Amino acid sequence: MPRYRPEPIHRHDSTPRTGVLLVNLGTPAAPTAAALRPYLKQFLSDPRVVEIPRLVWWPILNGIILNTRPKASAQKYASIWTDEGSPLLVHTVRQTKLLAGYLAKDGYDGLDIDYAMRYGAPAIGDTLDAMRARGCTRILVVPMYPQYSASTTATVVDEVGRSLARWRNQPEMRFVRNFHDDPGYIDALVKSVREHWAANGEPERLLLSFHGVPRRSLDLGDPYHCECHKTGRLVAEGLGVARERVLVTFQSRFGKAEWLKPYTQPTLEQLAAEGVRRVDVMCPGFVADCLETLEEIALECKEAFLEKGGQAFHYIPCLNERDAWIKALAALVRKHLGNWLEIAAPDAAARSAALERARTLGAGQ
Ligand SMILES: C=CC1=C(C)c2cc3[nH]c(cc4nc(cc5[nH]c(cc1n2)c(C)c5CCC(=O)O)C(CCC(=O)O)=C4C)c(C)c3C=C
Ligand SMILES: [Fe+2]
Ligand SMILES: [Fe+2]
Repeated sequence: MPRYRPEPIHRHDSTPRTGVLLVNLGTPAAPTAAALRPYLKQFLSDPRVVEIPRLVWWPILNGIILNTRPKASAQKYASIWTDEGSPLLVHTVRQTKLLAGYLAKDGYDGLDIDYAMRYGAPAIGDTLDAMRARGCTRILVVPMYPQYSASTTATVVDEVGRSLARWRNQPEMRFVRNFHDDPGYIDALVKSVREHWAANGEPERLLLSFHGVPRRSLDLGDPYHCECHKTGRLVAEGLGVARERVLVTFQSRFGKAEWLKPYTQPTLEQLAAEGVRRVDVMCPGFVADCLETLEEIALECKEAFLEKGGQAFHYIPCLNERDAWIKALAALVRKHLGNWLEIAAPDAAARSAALERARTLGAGQ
């Protein structure tokens, strides 16, 4: 029997309020071993992330990994930490504010836009509670992962479900599943590369490096691999460059099992050994720069490429606060809100304009 949280407000005349919840992965509270330990424990205890039987995984996690990795990871985090905090959190907060500003400018100032993290803080359950207290009765959840994967997107949906299991009066829910081929997202990526090339010239190869997952998840039906490749193809087509100049690779392997191939760092080393002088690397699977892009790619992989004889390595930042991306995110949110926009718009004129925009949004897709 679930124990329900008490309902905060007794209302007879409540107007339904529509909320949008952006969810990203999460990050430690500080770049220290003490802060890394609970973060990694929560993250690596998630059976959606590590699909090894608990009886086998538990002693490895608690006996080995949580005694060694917090210190090693903390050092890496320290190299990318900013005055404002962890880049992933800083970008997520800014994206939320910019999105709210964009939607308000468009007439949707009645929407309640917030963010949460799957691991660490602010927790999904706490943020949903706060949205409930503000009167949200309809919530669209946007996992900030363009490519669907069980280890990221599905675990957000699971956690939302676990949180709502404690509610008596549940909201109406919608979820964005993926946006790997969304024209606005692809266009923002293409624009970012074009801008970089206009300022710095073009490389011999462009690597699109995505976070890896165990190879086994592909064999078991996870669409992640195919969605990464579709994003890669659409970016290459958008750039109008020969297909062989754009490579899709996978980074951040964890443990000894085989992960999706080709692996990013060995590919860079091989390219250097073959005489490729300049590569550019972009990480389209991350919408915000984080440890995996700023440390692993822009520092570690750069060093590896240059050590093997490469001459120039350019890291093209994530979409972060880029205008084209926030615009695309606003369009994506409006598309998924669909008929909910009717009650999100503040007055009758704005409401009919909102509905008209909602009708024409998905046109041609
Ligand atoms: C153990 C298995 C892991 C899987 C599977 C996995 C999938 C996965 N992760 C991201 C996005 C991010 N991961 C980040 C950090 C990170 N990832 C793992 C492990 C797995 N990820 C660990 C242990 C860590 C923590 C750092 C470390 O100790 O190495 C981050 C960065 C967070 C930050 O604070 O900056 C992101 C983002 C995706 C998209 C994905 C599958 C598609
Ligand atoms: Fe990860
Ligand atoms: Fe595939």
